[in-house]
Amino acid sequence: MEIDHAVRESSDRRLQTKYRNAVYVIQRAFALYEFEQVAFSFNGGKDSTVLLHLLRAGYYLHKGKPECSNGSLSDSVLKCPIRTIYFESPCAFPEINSFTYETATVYGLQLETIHSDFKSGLEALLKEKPTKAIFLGTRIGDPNAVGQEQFSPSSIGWPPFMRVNPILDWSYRDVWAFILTCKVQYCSLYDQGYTSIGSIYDTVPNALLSIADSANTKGTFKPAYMLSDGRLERAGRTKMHLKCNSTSPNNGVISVNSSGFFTASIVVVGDEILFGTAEDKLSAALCKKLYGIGWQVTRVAVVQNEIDSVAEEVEQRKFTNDMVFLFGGFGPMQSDVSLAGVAKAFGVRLAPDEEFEEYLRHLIGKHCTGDRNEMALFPEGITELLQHEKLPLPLVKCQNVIILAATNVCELETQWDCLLELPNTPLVRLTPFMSKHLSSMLSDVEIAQTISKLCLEFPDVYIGCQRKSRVKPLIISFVGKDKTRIELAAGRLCNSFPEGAFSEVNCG
Ligand SMILES: Cc1cc2nc3c(=O)[nH]c(=O)nc-3n(C[C@H](O)[C@H](O)[C@H](O)COP(=O)(O)O)c2cc1C
Ligand SMILES: Nc1ncnc2c1ncn2[C@@H]1O[C@H](COP(=O)(O)OP(=O)(O)OP(=O)(O)O)[C@@H](O)[C@H]1O
Ligand SMILES: [Mg+2]
Repeated sequence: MEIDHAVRESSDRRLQTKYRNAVYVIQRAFALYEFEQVAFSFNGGKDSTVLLHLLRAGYYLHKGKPECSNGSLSDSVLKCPIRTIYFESPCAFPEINSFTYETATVYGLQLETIHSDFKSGLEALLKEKPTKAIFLGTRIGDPNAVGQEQFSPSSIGWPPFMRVNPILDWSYRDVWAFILTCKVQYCSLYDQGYTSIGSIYDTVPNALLSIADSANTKGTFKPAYMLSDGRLERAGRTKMHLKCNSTSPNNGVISVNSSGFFTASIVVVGDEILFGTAEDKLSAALCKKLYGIGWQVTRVAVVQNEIDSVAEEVEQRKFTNDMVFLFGGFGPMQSDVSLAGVAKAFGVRLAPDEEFEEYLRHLIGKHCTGDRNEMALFPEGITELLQHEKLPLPLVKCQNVIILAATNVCELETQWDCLLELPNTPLVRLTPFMSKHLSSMLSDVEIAQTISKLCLEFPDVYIGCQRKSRVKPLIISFVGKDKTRIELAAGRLCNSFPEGAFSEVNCG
């Protein structure tokens, strides 16, 4: 059969292994379930296109059809009459729709088009026709792949069936190696710079494939297979849905909270800081940066270099904050527990990233010891590596947790600038905060009641007092996003006391 033949004839050992394993999974599924009780979830995307051809190969190997000597079967095109479900949506790209229909015809797929959402569509499907297993083109790294294996029962709350994921462990590069080696047709959008395709509303060509040429006024892009770092395949999927009343920021989707700003927390991993032998200057610098783009920092925590301490803190903060920033404990040392802590917080394991491992081997060559580079282990299925030309190594992002590798303020500044420049930066710039500071020689007791009242009256303005020393003046700060409200609150305070009791100061 032409697919089997092409892979075997290629010199790509890695592709051959991935292919053999995937076809093995498919053949076991065909042996386990009746052919009429399995379905293929096909949507014309690259991953499901790969799966289609693997299914064709698996089906014919399963059926044991005789091959001709030239490696092709006697049929002109090898058909695979598998039940195929396509959730058709009005938000799909027309190119995806037409490719799905054309491909189904070419390969004799028994197409069943569903017009409702996944869950209710599957409920209706299972009622209508017994369906024990569904093949999916899910790959590790897809947001919904977390915790899945090659055979994974559907989740609780979903109708019961087995999800079969033959290409779960395939990388972006493996997918394109297969498509190009086997010379199979794929949706034309991939030739226009799209690297992962969702709906027309959330997908654009991947900016990393943009052809940097002053004459390129039409904004043309290189084809998807030219993307050198597969971890950035979803860079064209706009992730920042600014959703009010979103339930949780857990999928890396940021929601504007009721007060109209994003919140962040900072976790510093460092026994040295807790011993008092080192000082934490990084979180102070990061607070300033976040404040500068209108984000509110709600907590800074210093935890021990210990997996459980990191996991506990991250687990709580990732729910309560839009973003969590982590410093320290990142590297090859035994005390570098940050990634393990993050993995534990998300309930996933640390898994090797083959592409990154290869990249590191290239970068640090002979210094890399052992079979497996510890620096290439990442929380499985939730890790995105944020690359920037100014960074020697990418920053690690696990859903809404970013691990910053800075060891001093200067490095932090570089990393921060790179984060802001990313095409899909998670750091949305909001209306910046403004502040006004008043100085007074009044005592805390004299001023306390008025301040309490003002806090109730101006919940949208932060009003706080501090002193540099007991004998120095009291500084009252008003911080918020609405200048008029800040002025009003400050004016109200001044008017409550004799003239001249306050003077404005600059607190840089
Ligand atoms: C055939 C099929 C089965 C699915 N089964 C499950 C499931 O068991 N549990 C679940 O949480 N999501 C399930 N999903 C939904 C997917 O996890 C995911 O939300 C969907 O593919 C959309 O991915 P996207 O948000 O990246 O576009 C299923 C989807 C399909 C097409
Ligand atoms: N609308 C749909 N109809 C049927 N199956 C779908 C649909 N959307 C997703 N799937 C299934 O989920 C799998 C994963 O979707 P995903 O979008 O990650 O991959 P893809 O569409 O094949 O490729 P790409 O990542 O380039 O978009 C698909 O391979 C397919 O099996
Ligand atoms: Mg897709």
